[in-house]
Amino acid sequence: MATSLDDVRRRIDALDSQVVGLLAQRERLVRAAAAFKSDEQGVRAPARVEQVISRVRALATEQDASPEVVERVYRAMISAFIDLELTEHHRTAAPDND
Ligand SMILES: C=C(O[C@@H]1C=C(C(=O)O)C=C[C@H]1O)C(=O)O
Repeated sequence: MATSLDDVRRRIDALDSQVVGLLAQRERLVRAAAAFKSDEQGVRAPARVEQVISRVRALATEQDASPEVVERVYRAMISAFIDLELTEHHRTAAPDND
């Protein structure tokens, strides 16, 4: 049980250290995914995005989190990762590809 705002914020800071560590691992995998894709539509993979969203919404419900908040966080995160992956894809793709 949190006893003060400072206490709550210390706990949030501790969790953020873990969250950023997990984001770093996720980023490496997203960069790796770019190598298997041949075009921009493949990078965006909208069907896969919807699959991820529906899975994390279900996980949120199981873990007593708000599915709406989790969905919004994931959509924002995936959008940023798609931008990163597009940059990675353009960097590594053949010049006539795309
Ligand atoms: C990592 C991928 O590429 C993109 C990023 C995704 C993600 O961050 O989960 C999901 C689909 C794609 O928009 C993938 O296709 O799996």
